[in-house]
Amino acid sequence: MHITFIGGGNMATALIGGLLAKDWSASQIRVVEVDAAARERLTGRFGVATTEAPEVDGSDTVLLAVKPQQMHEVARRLAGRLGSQLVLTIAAGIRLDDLARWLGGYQRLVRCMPNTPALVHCGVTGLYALPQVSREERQRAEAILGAVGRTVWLDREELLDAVTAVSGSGPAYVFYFMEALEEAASSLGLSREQARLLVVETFLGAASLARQSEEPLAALRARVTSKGGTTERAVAVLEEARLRDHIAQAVRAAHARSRELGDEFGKLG
Ligand SMILES: NC(=O)C1=CN([C@@H]2O[C@H](COP(=O)(O)OP(=O)(O)OC[C@H]3O[C@@H](n4cnc5c(N)ncnc54)[C@H](OP(=O)(O)O)[C@@H]3O)[C@@H](O)[C@H]2O)C=CC1
Ligand SMILES: O=C(O)[C@@H]1CCC=N1
Repeated sequence: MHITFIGGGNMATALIGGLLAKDWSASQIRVVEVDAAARERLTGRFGVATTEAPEVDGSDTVLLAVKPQQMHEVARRLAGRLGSQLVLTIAAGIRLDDLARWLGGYQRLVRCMPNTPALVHCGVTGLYALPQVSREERQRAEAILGAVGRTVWLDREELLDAVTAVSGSGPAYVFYFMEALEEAASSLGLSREQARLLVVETFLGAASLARQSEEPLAALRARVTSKGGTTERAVAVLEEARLRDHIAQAVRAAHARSRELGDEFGKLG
C-alpha cells in the first residue's frame, strides 16, 4: 500500500503520526504540501517524502486533507492525473458529487470524517462511499482510518455533517470543558501541574468507564452523584445554567456550518 496525502496540516499530521506508530513505514507515505515550512516539518518529524507538485503516481490511495476552501482548486488540478487510485476526502462539508464533478467525473471516492486523537490511535472516523467504490476499496479505506482508531460506516452521506459536528469537532469541545475545569481547579488553590493531572485523568477515566460499560451515560453519572452530596450540588448549577441546551445549540451550529460549506462550494463548477 502507498498513500499520497494532499495537504500536510494538522489533520494529515495526526493521521500520518498514527499510521507510522502502527505498521506503516515512512516509505509508504508521500505528502503534497504547498508550504515549504510544513514540508520541512513533516520530513523532519516523520521521514516521509514531501513534494510541492501534486504527484500521485505510484500511490494506490490519495487522501485529500486540505481545507474545504482549497478543495475545488486542488481537485481541479488533480483531474486527469488519477488512474485507478482510491480517493479519500476528509474535508468538512464537501460533498462527493461536487468533488466527483471537479475531478472530471472520477467516482472512486470515500468521504471520511476523522478526528485529531488519531495521532494517539484513539480517533474515530465516519465513512461514506459512493456506490462505485468496490468492496476491496472500502476495506482499504477502513484499514487506513481504522489504523488510527475506530470507524463507523454511514449509509447516507448527509450523516457525515452530523459526524463532523459531533466527533470531528468534538475534541475541541472536550478540551474547552477541560480548560474550564483546569481553571476552576487552579482557582481553588491547586497548582497548574496538579490541576492538569486531575483533569486529564478524570476525562480519561470517565471515558474509559463509559467505553467498557453498556449502561446509559446517565446511569454512570448517577453512580457519582451521592444524595445530598457535592456532585448533586454541582450538577444542579449546570442544569440551572442550561448547559445541556447550550451544548445542543453548539453542535447544531457546527452541523449547520458543515452543510453551509457544502452548499457554498457545491456551487463551483
Ligand atoms: N483539524 C481537525 O480536527 C479536522 C480537520 N478535518 C478536515 O481536514 C482538512 C484539513 O484540516 P487541517 O489539517 O486542520 O487544515 P490545515 O490548514 O492545518 O492543513 C491544510 C494544509 O494544506 C495545505 N495546502 C493548501 N493548498 C494546498 C495545495 N493546493 N496542495 C497541497 N497542500 C495545500 C495548507 O497550506 P496553507 O496553510 O499554506 O494554505 C495546509 O498546510 C479540512 O478540510 C478539515 O475540514 C477533518 C477532521 C478533523
Ligand atoms: O473545524 C473544522 O472545520 C474541522 C472539521 C472538524 C474539525 N475541524
